[in-house]
Amino acid sequence: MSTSRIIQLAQKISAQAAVLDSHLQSNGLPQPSFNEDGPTEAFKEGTPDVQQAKSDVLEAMIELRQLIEGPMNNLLPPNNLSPLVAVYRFKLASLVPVGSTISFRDLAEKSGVREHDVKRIVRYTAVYHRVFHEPKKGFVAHTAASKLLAENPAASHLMGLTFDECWPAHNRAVDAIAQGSEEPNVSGYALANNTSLNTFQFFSENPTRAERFAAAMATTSTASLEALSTHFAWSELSPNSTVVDLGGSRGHVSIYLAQKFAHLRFVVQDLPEVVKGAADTLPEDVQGRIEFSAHDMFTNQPTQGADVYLLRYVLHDWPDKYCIDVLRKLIPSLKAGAKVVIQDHLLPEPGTMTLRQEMNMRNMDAIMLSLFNSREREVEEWEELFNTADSRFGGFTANRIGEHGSSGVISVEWTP
Ligand SMILES: C[S@@+](CC[C@H](N)C(=O)[O-])C[C@H]1O[C@@H](n2cnc3c(N)ncnc32)[C@H](O)[C@@H]1O
Repeated sequence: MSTSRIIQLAQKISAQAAVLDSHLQSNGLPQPSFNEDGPTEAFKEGTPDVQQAKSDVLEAMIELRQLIEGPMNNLLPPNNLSPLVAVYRFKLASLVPVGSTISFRDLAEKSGVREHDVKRIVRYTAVYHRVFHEPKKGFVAHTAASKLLAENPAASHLMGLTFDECWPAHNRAVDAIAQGSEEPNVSGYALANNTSLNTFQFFSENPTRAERFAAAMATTSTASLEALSTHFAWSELSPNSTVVDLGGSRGHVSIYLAQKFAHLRFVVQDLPEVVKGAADTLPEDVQGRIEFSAHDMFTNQPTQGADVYLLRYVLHDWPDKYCIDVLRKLIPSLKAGAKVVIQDHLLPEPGTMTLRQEMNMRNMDAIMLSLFNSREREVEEWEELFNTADSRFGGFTANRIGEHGSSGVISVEWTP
């Protein structure tokens, strides 16, 4: 009798969990645990086979669960996350003492939330999310997750981004799709915020929300900087070459590259409120090689004759016709041989990545839809953007980062 799929999956989970366990035991590392003092990332360190084992266990668990629960559960996933939002909104985690307990009554008094609401929120998040537990009836203590929220600001930035910015936009994304518009101000985000502005214009008028958005983004976007530095031949550019970093925010990408490639100069361009004061925060070793310029990329490029125009995670925020406009606004300033370099997501062909990698990519694409009415693109779609913008963008190359890379570095050369 052949082994059934559910047994295959269970065997994979068992075998790969053993790899994880042996990694922890042989390195004297703590076991994963929901306890308050449990590790926040039990398998952070680890050889590629440990990372593979972690990925295999998680993927097999997803499939096994979906098979065993059956298709109705795929149609109706558990979707009431409001108790978790309440934990974030009323800062309940910061009111629970580390290493001790607090009664429902005191937690209610400190948070201003009715006692019976506090009780139901805590008891819901305890079972659904392992956020809080009740070691003694009526008393609340931390788990690893609630303590992480209490102590690590990045956790609350990411929850804020998810609950206050993304979810309301997801809720209205279908209404935006129904309008069939190619405009960035017809998005779930615009509908949810009752505005006719596009998301970046909305942020310009709401600096507190813009700051929180930027803080959450900063926790997610550093990983691929190293890849940008190795997937384009920066070292082959001649001394004093100029790189224009469009939508470069407050310069973190240019600072990283300037520190690695001391022969290059950078102009960081972004919206006025974004670049304001950024020059004052430059590290000493790059001062004099990085300048900031307030520039709207939908107007003609002011820096003439640069060697590279870089757009890192910028164009995925915009619908096609806006991307084409950005590329065309570069043309009057381009010298022959200038490069346009893009680092951005590259959507995979279905089934060519692992399940979780592909889930992440589809999730990112769905977020782009909700927030910006924009999209992630496949390699061919990136090429098509350049071809439509101008046939003189030549020598299109796209290098995926890593074997199953979810992002890539694309470059073209201006060939007038
Ligand atoms: C997703 S962030 C990418 C930031 C940075 N390039 C990175 O890789 O982390 C997109 C950036 O585009 C900027 N942006 C949006 N609209 C712009 C415009 N019209 N002109 C210039 N920059 C703009 C935003 O302010 C933001 O800094």
